[in-house]
Amino acid sequence: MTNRAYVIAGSEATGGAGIQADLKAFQELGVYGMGTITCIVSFDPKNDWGHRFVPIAPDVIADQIEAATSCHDLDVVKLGMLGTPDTIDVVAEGLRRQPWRHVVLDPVLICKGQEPGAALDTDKALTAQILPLATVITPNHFEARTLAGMESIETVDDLVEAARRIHALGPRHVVVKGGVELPGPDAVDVYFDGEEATVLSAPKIGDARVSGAGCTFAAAITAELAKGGDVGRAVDVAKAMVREGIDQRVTTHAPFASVTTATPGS
Ligand SMILES: Nc1ncnc2c1ncn2[C@@H]1O[C@H](COP(=O)(O)OP(=O)(O)O)[C@@H](O)[C@H]1O
Ligand SMILES: Cc1ncc(COP(=O)(O)O)c(C=O)c1O
Repeated sequence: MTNRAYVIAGSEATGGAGIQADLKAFQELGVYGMGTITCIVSFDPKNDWGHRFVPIAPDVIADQIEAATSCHDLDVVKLGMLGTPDTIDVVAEGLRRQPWRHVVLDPVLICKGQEPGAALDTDKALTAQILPLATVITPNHFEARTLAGMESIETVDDLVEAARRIHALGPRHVVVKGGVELPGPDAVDVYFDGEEATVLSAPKIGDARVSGAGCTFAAAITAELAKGGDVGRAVDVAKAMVREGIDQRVTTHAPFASVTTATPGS
């Protein structure tokens, strides 16, 4: 156990999502964070917060991975937005060079607010190259449908079925996040450890999609694993932390605020 965690993910300048949110979540949970940037996402406030996506050159990503893994004794890594098949190749190659106790994958395909048609063309490369390396995967509703090849996910039973199908692709632990996408008063997720499915439920705070919720959720799981926790407990901590963060964000109405409990300016 090192109390250190590494994240390979995209940058999102407002601080709500991406690697900025990940590092804040690590810090908040007492874990020293290191990060490698795969791509830059910028939101355009003058154009309905449209998204611009710029990938970092694969050789630059490879250099960053080499630097971080040579400099520190690391055994837990979180993967966020990778962004392109070339990036996935280079990250998979970098990860295969050393053993990892945990590889936590948030299989980001699009940002909230983007149309599904804008999905980065990465699901097949993620499935082939990264899912077999992942010990924990945290797909949201759209990602779960895509990876599991299901037309719809409407019930808790569907969440369980998606988790089972994704588990068969390689990851040892699967958390399918229903979030605000399933009807009803609760934000329901399902955690499947290969044998048992556990339903995680907490009252929804509003029904808007909150930017950065999924990043923070997977980052919190990663931090708890870095500290030596088991996956089930790490998922419980993450669920509670994200809910608290959303609660603060919603009540302060901060646009794109991080869902970590460190609110902007504090
Ligand atoms: N409005 C909400 N109220 C309470 N919990 C929420 C809400 N929205 C999302 N969550 C929870 O936050 C976590 C991240 O989920 P989600 O937002 O669906 O991920 P993503 O950002 O990957 O789309 C999950 O545990 C989900 O159930
Ligand atoms: C760089 C980056 N990573 C990940 C995400 C996904 O964030 P979320 O936690 O809202 O799913 C976004 C969304 O804006 C992003 O810009």
